[in-house]
Amino acid sequence: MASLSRRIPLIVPALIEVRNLVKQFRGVRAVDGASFSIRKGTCFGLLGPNGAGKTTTIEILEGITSPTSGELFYQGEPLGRRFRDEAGIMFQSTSLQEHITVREALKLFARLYPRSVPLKDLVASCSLEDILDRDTHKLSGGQRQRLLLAIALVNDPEVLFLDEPTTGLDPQARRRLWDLVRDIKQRGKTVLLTTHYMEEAYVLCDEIAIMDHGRIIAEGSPKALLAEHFHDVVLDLPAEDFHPDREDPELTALHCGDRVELLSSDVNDTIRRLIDAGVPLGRLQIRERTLDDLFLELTGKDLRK
Ligand SMILES: Nc1ncnc2c1ncn2[C@@H]1O[C@H](COP(=O)(O)OP(=O)(O)OP(=O)(O)O)[C@@H](O)[C@H]1O
Repeated sequence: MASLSRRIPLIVPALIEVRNLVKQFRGVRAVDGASFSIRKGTCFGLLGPNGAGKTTTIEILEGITSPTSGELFYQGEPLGRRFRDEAGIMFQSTSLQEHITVREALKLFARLYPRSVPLKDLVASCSLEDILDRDTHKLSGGQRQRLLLAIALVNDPEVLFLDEPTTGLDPQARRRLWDLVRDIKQRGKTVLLTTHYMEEAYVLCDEIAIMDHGRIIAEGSPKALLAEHFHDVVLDLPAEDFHPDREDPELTALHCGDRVELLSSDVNDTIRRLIDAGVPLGRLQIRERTLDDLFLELTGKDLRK
């Protein structure tokens, strides 16, 4: 009996469920029947090219925009007041009052809620110790984002919205914010993330949904989506090294700037063919397919550009 119960998959009910969401602006159907669900304690990434409908979808969830039609549920009930009380939002840009310190800003936002996280916990969870008495207008990009994250966490939300939280940050500040988001997730919080960085989605998200033209065109864990869509790897060479001295239809290369990429579902065979064609392999790199590749394949758009 015990072994039977171990085999039954653990079904975690959706914390947030969106069904057939539509938003029609004058002349533009920004969201066109989007459906997805977010499980409690997970990080869910909503990805898509510019104009796909991500912001509109999120603004509907946040209660900033009303939907034209569709259903939204939070903990199995129509999404309403309770959800708004239990959600925290890290906006891309929040205007902070001039000439106040980080400490004062946090106290100011804490006063807006009936219950708030003790200041020292907030400071520790967002690594703000060293900048507590600094003017909020004299922060670096990473420090500012950590403050905005702390502000989003001030009411101890169950669900946290992160709208492109690391846009414009240097790699070190970006990684630091990723660590904070991981800690938040470990505390059982649910995170809804939008990002243009596929690596960020891969690192942080348990599930992603790719949106295009207002619809969800793929949904699943990053690893499962990659396994479902790709059965090959990429062989990458400097273009100046790739001059095969014989015709081989199996060695069709895609030119990407000063490099060429060959897709291969049998690396040993491809390498053998490259050697036979006299191609030097000293600078060969082999990589697995990434979410960038998936994004390009599904939407026809390259986020790196
Ligand atoms: N208030 C509005 N009135 C009319 N059209 C709008 C409005 N808001 C958004 N749109 C349009 O709806 C579509 C979806 O926009 P949305 O901002 O949701 O996309 P997005 O995926 O968030 O894009 P981005 O990554 O560029 O922020 C776009 O064509 C946009 O121009």
